[in-house]
Amino acid sequence: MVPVPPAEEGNVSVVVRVRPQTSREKEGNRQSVVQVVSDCLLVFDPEEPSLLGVLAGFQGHDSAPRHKGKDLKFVFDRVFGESATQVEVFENTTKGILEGVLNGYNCSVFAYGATGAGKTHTMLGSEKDPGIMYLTMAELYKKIEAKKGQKQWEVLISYQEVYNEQIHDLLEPKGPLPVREDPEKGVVVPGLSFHQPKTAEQLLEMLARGNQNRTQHPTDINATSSRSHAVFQIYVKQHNNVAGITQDLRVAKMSLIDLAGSERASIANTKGARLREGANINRSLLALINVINALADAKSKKPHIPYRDSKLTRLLKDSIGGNCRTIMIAAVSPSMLSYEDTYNTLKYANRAKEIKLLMKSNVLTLDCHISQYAAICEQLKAEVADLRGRLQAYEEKGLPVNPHGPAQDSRPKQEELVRIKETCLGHKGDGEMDAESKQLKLGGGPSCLGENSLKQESQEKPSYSSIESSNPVKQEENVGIGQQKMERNQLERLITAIFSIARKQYAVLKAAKLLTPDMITEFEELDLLVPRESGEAPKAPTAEKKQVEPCAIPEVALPLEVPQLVNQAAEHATPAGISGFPPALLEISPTLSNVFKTPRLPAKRRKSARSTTPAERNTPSVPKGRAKRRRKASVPPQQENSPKKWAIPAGMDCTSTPIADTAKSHQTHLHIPQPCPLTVTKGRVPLASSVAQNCATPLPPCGLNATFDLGENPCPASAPEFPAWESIQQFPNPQGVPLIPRASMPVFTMKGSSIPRSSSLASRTSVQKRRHAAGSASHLLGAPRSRIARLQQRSVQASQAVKAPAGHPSCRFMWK
Ligand SMILES: Nc1ncnc2c1ncn2[C@@H]1O[C@H](COP(=O)(O)OP(=O)(O)OP(=O)(O)O)[C@@H](O)[C@H]1O
Repeated sequence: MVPVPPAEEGNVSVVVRVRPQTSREKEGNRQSVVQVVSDCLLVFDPEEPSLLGVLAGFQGHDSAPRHKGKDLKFVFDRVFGESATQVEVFENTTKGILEGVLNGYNCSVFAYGATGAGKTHTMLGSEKDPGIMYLTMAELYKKIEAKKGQKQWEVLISYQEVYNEQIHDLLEPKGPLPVREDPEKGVVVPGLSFHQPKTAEQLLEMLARGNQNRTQHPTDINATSSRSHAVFQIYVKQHNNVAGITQDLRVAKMSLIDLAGSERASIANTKGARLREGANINRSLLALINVINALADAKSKKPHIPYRDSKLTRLLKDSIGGNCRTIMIAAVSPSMLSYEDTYNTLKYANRAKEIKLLMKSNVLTLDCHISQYAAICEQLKAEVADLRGRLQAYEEKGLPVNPHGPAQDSRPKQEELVRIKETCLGHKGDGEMDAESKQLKLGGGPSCLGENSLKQESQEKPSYSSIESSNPVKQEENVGIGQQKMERNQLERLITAIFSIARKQYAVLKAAKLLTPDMITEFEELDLLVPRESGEAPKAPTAEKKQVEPCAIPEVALPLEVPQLVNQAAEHATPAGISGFPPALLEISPTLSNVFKTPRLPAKRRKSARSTTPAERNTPSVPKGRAKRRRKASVPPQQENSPKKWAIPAGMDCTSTPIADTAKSHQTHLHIPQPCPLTVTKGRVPLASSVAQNCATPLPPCGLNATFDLGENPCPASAPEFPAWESIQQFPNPQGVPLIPRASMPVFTMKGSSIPRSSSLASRTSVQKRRHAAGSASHLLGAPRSRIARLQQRSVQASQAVKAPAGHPSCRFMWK
């Protein structure tokens, strides 16, 4: 189990980028209003001697006229001068937080500044000089590729804009989209499409396509002025390579935001539609500034932050401060013509430094639902029967069942040993056993019975023979005895390993109270046949034999949650949501998002659901209307003016998307128990506090003692809110078989919740109190299986970059 990293405190990082002056700005040979003093210090409107002042100084006059500037010194986390390159900016900002994203921390980077100050250049760049969005994704893929062996990764992206206080999907343009706050999921944009670029190259195409759809119009200040705020979001999900009873899942959201620039109508000379756009831009930016001020001022635990004042701030509610590592890039022009804008930007940037962060890694521990234990139980029963049969066969052949008993002549063939070993290893599935099986398989450890060791032994035999080559007869005898010994040792170790596994599995079943008397008897019989690992003699049958819980089976370390699961056999807790994640990301199985969903049944329906019998509740049924409501979010065909592919900058190593397929190799060797479609939460991750701290809406009622039903997702109505993984193109595995079952699966639903799912403040307050009282214990989960098919990997070839089509000097187009 991965240890949950402690919460990290910090502040919003603020960097300033000063762009070079344009030829128009250089015309008047005016003094620059920004002087970059060092990597962290800049002076706004520096006081400098004028030419006259310098001359006067030569003549010995003290009162030489000087430029009376504000001479304000600002210290930031980093200051980039006019000569700073895109890569330099990226490496000193976003690159540093990427590791955090891979560890489950939410991150956001947003560019703020006046119109024409260089925000889009920094965030998006051009095909020849790509900005942070591209460089970030290329680096992300590179990092994931490097870690692919350790985990399974999935990456989703979305790209949207806020234009004239309306949200539009830039990758699948359609009508304006609403923004909602969901108690469990945080900020959601129903209808927004999510995509899974397989390579950095594909991502570039998507970025270009999205930007093609972005609203831009020339103004007097900027010929390519962005008239909308663009929000590019990346979701990274990771989980263990090997499925088990307990799974650690980390999900992180990274938002890269290119804000529209504030502008003054008189200077930008805007009229009509442009004037209206400018007013909306200014309005939302003002709301953002108010949010920044309120966050920076926040001294109480629950300050009022005016997120609701604009669509932009509602959308970015979980992307600024709180549980989100945030970097603000303030873009400024050094020109005297932008004096006021630059001054204001620096002031707000300085203010943003005060915003506090308390970041927590979004680690979910997923536990199999109790009902899953029935399946496991069946598997184990079959396995025990199989093992018994094999032991019996050995007994019949005259082999010693007791590895510590007297040696017998007959010896099993080596192939048989390998076969048994594979059977034995192949039936291991949970996390604990996995390490053991790996050890065995890799040939490490004292009880190694792996192929390696067998092969090694067989390879070593000739050299053993060569030692005794002087006496051929003795040599044969020695070889025979040596082989016997070796095989006997192997057999002993094998049996010990088998019983170790059997005991563990028995203990799991015992803890889950799923043992039947037959199974107990079988286990006891096995246990009697083989001594402890310590080498004690086999136990004689005792009167206790028929007891339901034989004490002969040693207790093994069980997942913490097993006893809880057992205690809550007929109950389970409503999982809390993770603010800010698209359910798509959380939906590691069809049920996971359902688990996150709060049942929103109307009172009548809830009542009827409660009134059903347990048997009925256990029968999954397809929720009506679900199929209708689910969105198809396929990628539209490329437009005629297909966006050009950007050249990948020299030195950038673009790797293929590390969409996980690594588990395949494991699965070919290890039998992994059926992934658990049903999950319950484990109170490990204090998501509630992170959400609360993130100023998100209150969490649903979710106490340790909450009672649950096993039933079908009762909330089909909320399905369309979450363009889940399944809305993305499904990629078959190499066998052409979809890896993820798409069938409806039963999930836990809240039973008899006394607290309605309304947005009532009172309800929320009581919910929060209750959650608080329960300690930051119990939270959610889902099934450890993604609905996203594993993707094939593809390397990005920088050389494959396609030239831009004629007539498209840049990737920025007018939105239609
Ligand atoms: N660091 C830089 N180096 C070179 N050119 C730059 C730099 N920053 C900006 N520019 C150029 O300045 C012009 C305006 O930049 P950009 O479009 O990025 O401004 P903006 O802040 O996004 O403006 P708006 O808010 O109106 O969209 C562009 O032509 C861009 O190429």
